[in-house]
Amino acid sequence: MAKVAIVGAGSWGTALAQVLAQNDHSVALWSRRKELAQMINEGVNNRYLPGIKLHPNISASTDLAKVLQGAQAVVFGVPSHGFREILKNSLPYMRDDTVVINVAKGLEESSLLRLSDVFAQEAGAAALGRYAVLSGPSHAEEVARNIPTALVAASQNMATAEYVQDLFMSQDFRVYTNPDVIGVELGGALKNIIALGTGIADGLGFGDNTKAAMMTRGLAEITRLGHSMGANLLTFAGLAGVGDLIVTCTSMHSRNRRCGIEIGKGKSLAEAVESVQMVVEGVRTTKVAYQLAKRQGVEMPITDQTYKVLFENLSPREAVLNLMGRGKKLEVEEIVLRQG
Ligand SMILES: NC(=O)C1=CN([C@@H]2O[C@H](COP(=O)(O)OP(=O)(O)OC[C@H]3O[C@@H](n4cnc5c(N)ncnc54)[C@H](OP(=O)(O)O)[C@@H]3O)[C@@H](O)[C@H]2O)C=CC1
Ligand SMILES: O=C(CO)COP(=O)(O)O
Repeated sequence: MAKVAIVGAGSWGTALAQVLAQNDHSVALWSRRKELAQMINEGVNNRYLPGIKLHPNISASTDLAKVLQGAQAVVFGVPSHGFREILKNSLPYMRDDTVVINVAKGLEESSLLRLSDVFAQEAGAAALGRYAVLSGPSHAEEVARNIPTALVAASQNMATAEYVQDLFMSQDFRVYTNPDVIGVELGGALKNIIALGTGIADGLGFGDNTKAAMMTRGLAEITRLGHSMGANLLTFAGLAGVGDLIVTCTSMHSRNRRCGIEIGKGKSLAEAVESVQMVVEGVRTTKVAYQLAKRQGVEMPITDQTYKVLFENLSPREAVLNLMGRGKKLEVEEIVLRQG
């Protein structure tokens, strides 16, 4: 039995607390709001996971030092935009050998960095050996109901990835390992852009053909950017790549997809985000990926059009026309052709 701290008591932090508690670990959750911590201590998180009775091994507090004290592993479950600050605030209370598990799916907007790079800047590059990212197709609402789910834990240190695998693995929660941190981080972050895009197409009233086309060509551009940044191509054929793309683009649990649907139906970005009531990571990630694509010199047409709809008032219908009207292409990716 390990003592695990989870920083962030939203949907995902709370669902992962359930998984760990059911594995007999003692779990301390940090919430920035007193009323949420109190509700969790009463056995429910009705704000983020209504209807789920929380395991008695879970406690919550707004006192970060108290939550982190003696933790062998710390899970960061706050949205990407809050990661650097909460990490900085947490590091003084963490031991030098604490395993750090990030579950946020995003990139840092100001620096365009992956979150493991943010971690290395704040904790030192040597600490990356005890850092892992846990990602894959996993809606909190289903994990909290013990619906069978498979994920991937990636770390540059396989012993750390295997530690995370052992910590979380249960009959309902299967964890694979992967040394490709870059690919797993990018797969988890970039699929949210494609989910926004497929949501917009759904909101416009298009059909399954459109969705399949967006997902397939979306995966092509995710892979293209990932390859240019050093990821293993095969990671995008795995749980953090196509797996998460499928679940996010097809499920009504997805906040990114739901936000896209509202935009496709005519809401403004602000109105659509407001209607979701939870974090919509893909909005910021679209901005970051738009800039990364330019920096890396790779084509990301779906990201490009999604960016223009979100931030430049392009109408969703015109965006579709732009995508459909692009020049003729060979399907097989040039990255594969170049490699022979
Ligand atoms: N939900 C899911 O199914 C999954 C989510 N993820 C990822 O996990 C991360 C967290 O998402 P999720 O739990 O769903 O989000 P939610 O919107 O459900 O909850 C977000 C939580 O983070 C807190 N929070 C928001 N901003 C900050 C900040 N700047 N500093 C500290 N705390 C903050 C919120 O606090 P408050 O309540 O006070 O606003 C809330 O407790 C995201 O990156 C998401 O992509 C990954 C896999 C599955
Ligand atoms: O990452 C997720 C499922 O794997 C959750 O996606 P949303 O943030 O779109 O709800």
